[in-house]
Amino acid sequence: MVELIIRIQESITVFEHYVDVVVVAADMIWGEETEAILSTLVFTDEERTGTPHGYSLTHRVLPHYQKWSSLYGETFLYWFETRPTVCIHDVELAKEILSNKFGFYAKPKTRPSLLAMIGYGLVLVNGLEWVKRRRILNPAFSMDKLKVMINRMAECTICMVNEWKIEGKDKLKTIEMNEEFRELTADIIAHTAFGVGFVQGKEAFNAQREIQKYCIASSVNVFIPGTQYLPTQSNLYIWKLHKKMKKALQSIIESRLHSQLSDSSYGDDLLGLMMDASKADKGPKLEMNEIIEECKTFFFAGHETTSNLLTWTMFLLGLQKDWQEKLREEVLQNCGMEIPDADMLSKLKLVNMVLLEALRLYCLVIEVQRVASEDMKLGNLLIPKETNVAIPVAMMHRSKEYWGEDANEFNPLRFINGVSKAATHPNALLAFSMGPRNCIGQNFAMLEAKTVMAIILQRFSWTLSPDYKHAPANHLTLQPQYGLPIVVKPFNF
Ligand code: HEM
Repeated sequence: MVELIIRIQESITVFEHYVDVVVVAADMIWGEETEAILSTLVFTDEERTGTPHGYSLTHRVLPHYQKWSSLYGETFLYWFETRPTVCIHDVELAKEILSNKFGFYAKPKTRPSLLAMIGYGLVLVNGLEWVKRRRILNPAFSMDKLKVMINRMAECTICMVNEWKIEGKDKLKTIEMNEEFRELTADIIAHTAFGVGFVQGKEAFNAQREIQKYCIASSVNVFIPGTQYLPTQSNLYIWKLHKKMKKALQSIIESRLHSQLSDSSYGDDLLGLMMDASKADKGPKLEMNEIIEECKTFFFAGHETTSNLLTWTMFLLGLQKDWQEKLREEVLQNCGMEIPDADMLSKLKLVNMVLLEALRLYCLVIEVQRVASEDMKLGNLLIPKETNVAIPVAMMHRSKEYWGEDANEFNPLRFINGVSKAATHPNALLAFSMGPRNCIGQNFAMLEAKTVMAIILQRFSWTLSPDYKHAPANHLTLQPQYGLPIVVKPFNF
């Protein structure tokens, strides 16, 4: 306790120092100058033909952390809005935070616009509410269930690649892959989790996408609590979109209500499990409004991340032609031209290594945040209750301390002996986070990414288009700011 008081006093005495930091933050995050600098941080032609991923990602997506860690060391404290935030760069400390089983490091509060988009679902709920929902939803992601979904994932992918067919053997076609993958992964999650196609889910996806754009644009503004209730032009717009999304989701749920199976269950996909839980007499129960919130969560989390994993993988293989060739050989050896099944996918070791390397270099969730719900001791730090802790995963994934001198290079072979042996710390890869609140959809995402990559590798070779501009941007997940134009060349199929 005494130590804690001393610590708080220390905090107060160095408050002026923090104010300095906030000023740096204001300049670094919100300044027009920063905007101008960021917009010019696109790699030049020469750099693009070299190894753009060799350039630090941090200076584009976490420029303020880069600056502060060079000024104040790897662990530092800053204020964001009214809340103090400690930035933790050490994997062992990150593990301690993320593995806490008692909920002492909870999910922090979210801005209302983000809440409207992603829903108050599994990603954001805390405490017993989270325990209840995770228990209900876990069975939808068992390996047995996921294996059955591979066929559906493959069907959606084949529909997509059939559109890429070009008359004439040597013809080339340019495709904007980021948008293409966004539609594909939306189609896959709509089918596998909700039993509807992209077309039925489209209303909800489109409304969600519009709210996402607003969230990205407004994330640099300081949020004043209470303003979310004012009928401002932007609030009216968000409310309208939110209503539209809710209506679309309700209609998906209602059509399932009319299609109860003979065993009086609603099916064993994600939506079916949630609806069964809504009429459960015993065990955890879900209310209809909770189901709607979970639908929003899974519509978003279930496709946005995987589409960007596929995008960055295509990008890396577009640059590393030797790896593209090695992967194609592996796929043809294990799957031939057949639609891959679970057994075949499990043999695609090189594909798996490349996906892991893509997740490391272009980590999609660039930062994980928690808030201490009690006074906590963390290593030799004392974290007062209500303090945020930020884990800058994108920065840690490029740390030479954990990944060696080639931390900024593309080297999938580092994963040859598995994830835990790839770095100096077994938990250095935090792409799916870790501990009780790790990503529930990670096996789904990896199976989906392998299926899609296998089908593309069987049928096409590709290079980056000369129009590609290398500008990774954090739009809730890491994506190429100007898309990913790829030039594809079909094999005869
Ligand atoms: C490459 C793809 C994906 C990546 C990189 C990814 C990453 C993550 C990360 C880092 C977290 C933890 C966030 C935190 O601790 O604050 C998370 C949580 C979560 N993810 Fe994913 N995810 C991916 C795919 C998916 C898919 C396909 C789904 C659903 C089908 C999904 C659903 C969720 C949910 C519901 C949570 C919250 C889990 C909980 O708190 O219990 N994710 N994801």
